[in-house]
Amino acid sequence: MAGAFIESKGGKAYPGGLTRRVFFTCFVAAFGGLIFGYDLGISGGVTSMDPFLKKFFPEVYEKEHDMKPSDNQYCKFDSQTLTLFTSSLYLAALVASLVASVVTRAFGRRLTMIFGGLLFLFGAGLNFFAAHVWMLIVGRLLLGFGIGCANQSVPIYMSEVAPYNYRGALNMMFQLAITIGIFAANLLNYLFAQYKGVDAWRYSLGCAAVPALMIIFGAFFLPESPSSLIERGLDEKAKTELQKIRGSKVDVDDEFKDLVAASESSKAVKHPWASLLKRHYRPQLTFAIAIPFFQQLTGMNVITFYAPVLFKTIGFGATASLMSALITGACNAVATLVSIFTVDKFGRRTLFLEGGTQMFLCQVLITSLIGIKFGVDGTPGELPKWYATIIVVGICVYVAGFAWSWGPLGWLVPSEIFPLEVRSACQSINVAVNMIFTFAIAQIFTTMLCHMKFGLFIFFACFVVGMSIFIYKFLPETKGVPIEEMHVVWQNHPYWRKFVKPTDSKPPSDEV
Ligand SMILES: OC[C@H]1O[C@](O)(CO)[C@@H](O)[C@@H]1O
Repeated sequence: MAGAFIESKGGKAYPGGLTRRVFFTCFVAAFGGLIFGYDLGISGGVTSMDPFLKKFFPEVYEKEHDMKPSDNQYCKFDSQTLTLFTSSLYLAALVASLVASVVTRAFGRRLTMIFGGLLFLFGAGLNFFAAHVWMLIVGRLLLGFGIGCANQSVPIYMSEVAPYNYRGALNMMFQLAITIGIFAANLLNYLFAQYKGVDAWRYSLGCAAVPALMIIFGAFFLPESPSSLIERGLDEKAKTELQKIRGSKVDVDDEFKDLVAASESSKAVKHPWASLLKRHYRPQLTFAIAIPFFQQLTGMNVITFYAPVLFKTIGFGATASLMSALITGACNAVATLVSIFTVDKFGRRTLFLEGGTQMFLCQVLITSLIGIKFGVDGTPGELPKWYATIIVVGICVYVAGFAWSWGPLGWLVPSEIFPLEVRSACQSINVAVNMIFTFAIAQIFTTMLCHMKFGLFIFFACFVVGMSIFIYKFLPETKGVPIEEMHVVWQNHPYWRKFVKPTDSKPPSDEV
């Protein structure tokens, strides 16, 4: 595949294909996604473990166990302290993502990854030895800081290193790693709960050290991205790196010149945050906010965080709940693979729209099934096996719809539409908005479930309709367009052409 030469929509084409070096570079960088995924997946299972609840949240444990079948089951786990355990991490990641923008610009993407991995390692250690709630929460905060750094640096790093015609597939390895992390967490929760008795939660939380070590060691061997080297004035080194990444026989002069030009004009922008408010960057700013907002409002994290709690709520036993979470976790990872193989062929818009339709239909199905069985008062009676199976299958098909659309595209699209001069700032906004809504959903889910009951899924279904219309009307196709040429896409779009004029292909300097 090396040496592939594909004409882009923007009119430019750079030689250089999927070399082994590019593949392994992106593969290692994707480890950053593992640490995020592990954390996303671990807390739901841990908070459904009785010994953990008894030790740290005895009031939730008592409430769950004092419940009579005639009580409202939707409110079984309604506790703000318990959800704070899950959500605190995302609050820390939010703060870290803002700081990390400065760090990635000044010290490069690679060092930011290593730093993030170290924080994550300390967090995992503190959680493993936790004897008090504060140790749990401080550990979660450290994990959050680590995740903020990784999520800031990894997606842009991957988009910068990848040849533009494979950018979609390679960048999506980040989301694939997230889903593998979630699945590994689900699996370990299940196994530890079976074999480690009262200390199962300790092992589950402590194993976060493994993905942390993987990214720390992996990042030591990663080359810095050529864009980042040029950004820091290391042009010679950048050219050598670009040559190595694209393959020794490839003529990289054209691409290198464009990277230098992009970096030169980006230096005219001294205040990327303030510049973002300029009319010229309206499409980027809009998508930096809308994409992560909508990604979270699909409702996916209700499943990621609370699948075991949700399954327990609707009458599954403890082991069956962890097992069902494992099944949905596996669907998530496998379906993400589908997007990797299709995104550069069918394009981003097709995946977004198909995934949205699929999620919507499943949400209506799940709402109806839970509503029919539980009514509004949440008293289930017997849940026949076939009925439970249909619910799990419905949830799996919903998860698959997310996994080949909003999941990976939520990282890919922002990382490829931000021009260099505002890339770090835009990515910070993207990660920060993602974390705000990840936090919000983690924090209020159990209360929402208690009050909105089965209507919870309809709430998210309404957003899925809104976001699909938004994509249809406003997102141009970015498949096969080099990042440096992306301005052409906006200039040709019926709506965004009002904001981005052909003369705007160079960034406006701060003085303008
Ligand atoms: O795979 C599901 C996971 O993917 C994310 O949306 C990140 O892209 C997480 O918020 C979610 O837990």
